[in-house]
Amino acid sequence: MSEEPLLTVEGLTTEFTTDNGVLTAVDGIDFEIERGETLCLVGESGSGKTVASESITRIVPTPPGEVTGSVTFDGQEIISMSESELKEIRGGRIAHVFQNPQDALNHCYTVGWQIVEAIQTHEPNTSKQEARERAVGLLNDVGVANAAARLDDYPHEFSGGQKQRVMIAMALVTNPDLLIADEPTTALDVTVQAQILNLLEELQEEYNMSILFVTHDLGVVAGIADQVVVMYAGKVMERGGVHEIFDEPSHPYTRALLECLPGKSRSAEGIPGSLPSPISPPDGCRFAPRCDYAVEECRAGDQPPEEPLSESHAVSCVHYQQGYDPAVIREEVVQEDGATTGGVSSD
Ligand SMILES: Nc1ncnc2c1ncn2[C@@H]1O[C@H](COP(=O)(O)OP(=O)(O)OP(=O)(O)O)[C@@H](O)[C@H]1O
Ligand code: NI
Repeated sequence: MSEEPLLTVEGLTTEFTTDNGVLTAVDGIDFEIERGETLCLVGESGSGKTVASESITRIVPTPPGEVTGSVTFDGQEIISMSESELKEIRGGRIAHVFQNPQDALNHCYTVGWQIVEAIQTHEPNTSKQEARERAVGLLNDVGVANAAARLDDYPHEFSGGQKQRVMIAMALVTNPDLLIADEPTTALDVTVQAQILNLLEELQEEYNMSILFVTHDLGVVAGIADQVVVMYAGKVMERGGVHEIFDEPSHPYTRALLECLPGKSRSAEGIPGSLPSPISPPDGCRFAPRCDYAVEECRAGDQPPEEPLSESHAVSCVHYQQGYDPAVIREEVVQEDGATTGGVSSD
């Protein structure tokens, strides 16, 4: 028997009114997150990943932002909720972790004070002593050594990685069903980044959470995702299970992103060209102006409908429609031993 997804996002659209016109940062995207799963939103800077993730709990600045579409969380439609109803869920059953822990921690108070405050805000009947004990437990869970003693330290006495651990501990105070983590490791060095990703995976099991993980780094996606949604210029280009995305990348944009990974053909220069203006995006596929495979049909109408490749894999690209041949994109790579693969060439 299949359970309902924890989160269902349909037609999510976020528009900002700017001096230059209406800027559509997220343009009608859909995705679902199953219980206990990690979904990664990935795409270049400016694709709309942060706005999409913040639109779920409506923490985008409004005005100028306007969020429309439907977000169903555990059976409840939350987009149309009043601010006070949504507040119960936000920072409760849905928790956020952001890129820069120093911005989110108050440097005037000890870390323990801040966790205790978060616990008592969530559960006002908890005594200070109980809250302190829970805070120690949480710091232990997130791998802060010597937790009891560190409670009375100030944020500046923690390293960047430890601060992010503290932020994760604060997010866990409410035992959330969904953790939304926006580039939580981008500010950290590579070793610490890997430790935090491991920690999130451990905590996911322990706390039985779903995770929406936002990153521009496909390398990180490979380590943590179950499902992947590839975004470009406010639209979904491709979606699939993590193996489908890495083993059978199908949209030229996904393939170009993979070629930018370290050691691949475009690792030095990135994808040539830049994102279109979100105020006046091009007709057709948003990626067509930068796509090596674009034909006339790619430049007309709307973003192509998603063509299913498997039950979980779909691609928004003209070349997968009837009457076209996707082989132009997925040219087979002949390996030295004569075997062929549909993967991305690494030369
Ligand atoms: N408050 C705002 N007002 C107007 N435009 C905004 C606002 N916030 C974001 N945008 C615009 O929305 C688009 C998407 O931005 P977003 O921050 O979601 O991108 P991103 O994919 O998260 O990029 P990055 O990897 O750099 O974090 C960008 O064009 C950005 O300039
Ligand atoms: Ni972002």
